[in-house]
Amino acid sequence: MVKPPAHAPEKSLKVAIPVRFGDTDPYGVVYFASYFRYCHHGIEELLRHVGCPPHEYFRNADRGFGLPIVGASCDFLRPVRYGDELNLFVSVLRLGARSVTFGFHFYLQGSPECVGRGQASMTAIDRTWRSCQLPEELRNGLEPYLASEAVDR
Ligand SMILES: CC(C)(COP(=O)(O)OP(=O)(O)OC[C@H]1O[C@@H](n2cnc3c(N)ncnc32)[C@H](O)[C@@H]1OP(=O)(O)O)[C@@H](O)C(=O)NCCC(=O)NCCSC(=O)c1cc(O)c2ccccc2c1O
Repeated sequence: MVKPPAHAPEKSLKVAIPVRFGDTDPYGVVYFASYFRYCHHGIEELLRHVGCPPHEYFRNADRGFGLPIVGASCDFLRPVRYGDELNLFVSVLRLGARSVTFGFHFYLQGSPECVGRGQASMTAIDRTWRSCQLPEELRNGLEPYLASEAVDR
């Protein structure tokens, strides 16, 4: 964990996001859907960081569970442009019995001003697409990134 800017959660993972050609609208401003891609990239990086690499973890047929996104939102506070470099701070806002809600704060590199923020929730499902308990190793890995001490089991 690194020390985040003043109003980002204390317990977060910093992920560098270069704004690419193809992320923006015709005016060169980052398109809203791109932020959701960045958010999912942040989730993947956090999972990798806590020992659940998504390219293996999401495709583990033996374990038989999935983690679909069930809700997501973003606020876009300042325009960000092609060529900008963002720092994304990923945290855990809520760790439920069957779901986890991630928090996202975006900053331009070298600036303390938050340019965007959001959240997304993933629910654990079994092979029959019914919600089930979050896998223990995922819960244990994510707990240190929880913004508050509240954990539901
Ligand atoms: C997933 C569902 C089957 C859940 O339905 P259910 O009726 O069981 O939901 P409950 O109301 O009982 O809640 C269970 C659990 O989830 C939390 N929750 C539910 N809705 C929300 C919400 N909108 N926001 C936040 N949290 C929510 C609820 O609080 C409970 O948690 P607790 O911890 O409190 O117990 C059903 O919702 C469903 O089928 N939804 C459709 C999902 C979908 O199609 N999503 C589209 C995108 S899929 C996607 O993006 C995706 C991303 C990934 O990274 C994946 C990784 C790995 C596998 C798949 C992925 C994936 O598909």
